[in-house]
Amino acid sequence: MSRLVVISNRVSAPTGEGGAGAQGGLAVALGAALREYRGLWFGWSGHRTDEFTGHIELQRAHGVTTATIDLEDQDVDEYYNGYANRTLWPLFHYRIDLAEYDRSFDSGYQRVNERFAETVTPLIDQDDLVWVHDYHLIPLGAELRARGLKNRIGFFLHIPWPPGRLLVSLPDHQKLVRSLLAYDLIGFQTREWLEAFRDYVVRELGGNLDADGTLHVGDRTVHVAAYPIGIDYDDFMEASRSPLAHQACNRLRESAADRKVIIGVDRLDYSKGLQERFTGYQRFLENNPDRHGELFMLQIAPPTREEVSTYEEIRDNLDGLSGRINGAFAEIDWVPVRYVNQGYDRASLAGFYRAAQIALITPLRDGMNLVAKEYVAAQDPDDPGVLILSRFAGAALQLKDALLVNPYSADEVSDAIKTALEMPREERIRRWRSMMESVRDEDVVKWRHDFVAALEGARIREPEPPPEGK
Ligand SMILES: O=P(O)(O)OC[C@H]1O[C@H](O[C@H]2O[C@H](CO)[C@@H](O)[C@H](O)[C@H]2O)[C@H](O)[C@@H](O)[C@@H]1O
Ligand SMILES: O=c1ccn([C@@H]2O[C@H](COP(=O)(O)OP(=O)(O)O)[C@@H](O)[C@H]2O)c(=O)[nH]1
Repeated sequence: MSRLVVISNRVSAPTGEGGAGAQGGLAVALGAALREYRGLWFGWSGHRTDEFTGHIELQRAHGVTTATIDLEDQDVDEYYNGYANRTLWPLFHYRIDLAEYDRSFDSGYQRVNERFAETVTPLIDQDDLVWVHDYHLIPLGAELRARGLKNRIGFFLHIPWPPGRLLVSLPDHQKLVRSLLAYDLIGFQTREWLEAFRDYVVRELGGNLDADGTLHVGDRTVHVAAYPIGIDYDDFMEASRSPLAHQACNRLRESAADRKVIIGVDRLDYSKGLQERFTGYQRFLENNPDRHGELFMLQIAPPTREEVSTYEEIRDNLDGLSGRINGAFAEIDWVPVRYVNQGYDRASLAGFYRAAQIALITPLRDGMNLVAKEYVAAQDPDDPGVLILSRFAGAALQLKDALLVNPYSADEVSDAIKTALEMPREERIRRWRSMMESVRDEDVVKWRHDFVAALEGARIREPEPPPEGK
């Protein structure tokens, strides 16, 4: 079996039981993916340095070797806060109103991708499979090829791929997409985004599509497919049986004092639809005065990407909105919203999910949303809770027995909360069983196996002929 070299912007040393809090789904999933392969995980340390040196910090923990580099201030500002999170993230989440275009972001993004390529190339052996992740590193494959790498290299996009009519608003969109053609395999979370990518390549780059889904553009052949990511099922189930999970579950139940709990767990990101969710809950409280005091909403929302101004704004807006809802509806012995800006480890989250009768997960657009799958996995089979899920999350394509809602519609969210509260136990069990089957069977192990098997099957590149005249 070839060694797996995983490259992503965010690297998080696997922590063993429970997992560290608030690191996002990519880090959680890749930690799990690498444990089996005992591979190498390369990326940014998350730290800044005065001057980029290319020094690699190596660490071994729980069977995974991580290799990280520090980046300069300018790199972080232009590449991570800039092109990745001010330009690509909003654009790929269909928010062209929030996307910022700045030439310095563009050059910083390219520079950091070159730095990644330069630093990681000496760590890669001839037989390694190389797997690059996410929108931070789209040009990395081309940079690795430029340094002579002939290995099979795959790319997986964790976020949506936007429709062509939105993508063309990106200056130099063709250059960015062409750089993806250096990979042998490109994976997306869902068929919708796979199709949007293929359409773009056919229309804008004159590509041809084979019946088996292979794309040909000029002399390049690229395999493209959808591989929906899942949770680390076995690990999560173990965490959910741990003393930490039991303590967390009891703590929430005791403090709820027989009230029903509606839970949401999301990074504090505008793509997660938190403002719209709060408004939907507010609509429910307005429409159902008889239910006040019977339930409350617990929103766990650890801050993220705090140096990007849109993220500061959403924090201010939510502080205001949660305060207004509580101001309008609270009574001396009841507060309708518990809004918590801190992250928790996965075992504690598992306990909170179990204590909650409803999960309200309503992103406006989301690559997958692993929290939705974790909520399902944490339920009591004899008395499961109800998942209310946005139809615009990748997870909605698998979790069809959730109550699927349009997150922009406060009325739909409000109605779904009412339906969930009134749902008979038999129906909750039937829906939960069907969702649990998908969560268990389409887990992170299957995701990794399917992607790696397809990458292994991709053609090895022939050595390039020597330049003419030599
Ligand atoms: O690394 P950050 O900037 O702190 O952000 C955290 C991660 O957010 C995004 O996660 C995505 O990947 C999940 C797993 O595939 C998926 O379920 C979710 O829908 C996506 O939003 C981002 O794509 C990652 O690169 C970040 O690490
Ligand atoms: O306080 C928190 C909040 C979230 N998470 C984890 O972060 C991941 C979030 O992944 P998801 O795909 O839902 O969204 P992302 O943040 O990657 O966009 C899930 O595994 C959560 O359990 C966590 O460990 N602690």
